[in-house]
Amino acid sequence: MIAPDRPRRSALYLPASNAKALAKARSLPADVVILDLEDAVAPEMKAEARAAAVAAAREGGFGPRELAIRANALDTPWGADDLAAIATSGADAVLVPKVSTPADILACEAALAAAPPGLQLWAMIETCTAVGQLFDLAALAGSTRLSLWVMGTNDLAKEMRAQLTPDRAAFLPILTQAVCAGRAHGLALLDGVCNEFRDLALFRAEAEQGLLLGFEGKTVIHPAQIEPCNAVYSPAPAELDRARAIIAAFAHPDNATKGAIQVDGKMVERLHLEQAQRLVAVARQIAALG
Ligand SMILES: CC(C)(COP(=O)(O)OP(=O)(O)OC[C@H]1O[C@@H](n2cnc3c(N)ncnc32)[C@H](O)[C@@H]1OP(=O)(O)O)[C@@H](O)C(=O)NCCC(=O)NCCSC(=O)C[C@H](O)C(=O)O
Ligand SMILES: [Mg+2]
Repeated sequence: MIAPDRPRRSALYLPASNAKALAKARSLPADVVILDLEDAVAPEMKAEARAAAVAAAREGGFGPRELAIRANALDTPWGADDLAAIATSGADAVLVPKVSTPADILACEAALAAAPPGLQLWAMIETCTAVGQLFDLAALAGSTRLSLWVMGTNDLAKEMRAQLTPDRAAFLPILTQAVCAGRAHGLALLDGVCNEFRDLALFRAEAEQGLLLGFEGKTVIHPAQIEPCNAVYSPAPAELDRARAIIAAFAHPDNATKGAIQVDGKMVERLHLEQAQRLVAVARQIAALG
């Protein structure tokens, strides 16, 4: 069985220019913290935000949380300086926005040439051009630092001139395509944000939709969204019971040579055994977070 990635149920964005939010993020229960230098930071605050993000990464104190810094795109006045600063910051990942073509990924890869090998490259999928090249973009996972995609549904809505409705109807084909392309090349996948941060019922429904579509977590913008996000993206007790029953059934000597058996009246095959093993491993990793 391939070990699952580390848990990334919730990934909290915050403007790196917001010192209060930055201090708070160190103790919030998000699996990932993303210090934003892009859309949440005004142009006149870009340099200050970059310095604050790098200082925070160097200082640490994020515990088990994975730390990413979202740069400005390379074709902006700030992108090159952002990547140069993040490369040596000690952050776990750099998240690049508005990636459209494989050449964009390769340009980021080149800009990070001097970074430690452990620095991951994460990319936002949020342009119409990127949607047309999902499999070509994902294929770079094997030969570059690219390891994760984040869906940018706000920018997609803007470019498409589509509406972000509660059912996200306009985006479902794109989200599904992105999951297929990402999975085909071993990428981790995080769903987009829900802007209505006071409406936790809507948030929960959107998170559940993302889980059903195949994402392993969701990006969030407010502390109130973290707990429901973690709850939705954690294996439920009933799911775990069934997974353990499937593992036990295939471990029984009577089933050693069988490909398909029944567990509690439902057919299961060895592909379901792999799914069950993965689910149990995910639950173990979540428990280890404490
Ligand atoms: C949306 C917000 C501007 C709302 O902030 P605020 O009005 O301060 O909310 P509250 O008063 O309810 O805040 C309560 C306390 O929580 C802290 N807080 C709020 N948000 C965060 C956060 N994200 N991280 C850490 N802490 C946070 C407040 O400071 C309050 O603290 P205290 O006073 O001690 O109680 C704000 O939530 C916000 O800025 N959110 C993040 C915005 C952001 O980063 N946006 C960029 C990423 S989203 C994106 O770009 C999507 C993508 O690219 C796309 O295209 O879709
Ligand atoms: Mg965006």
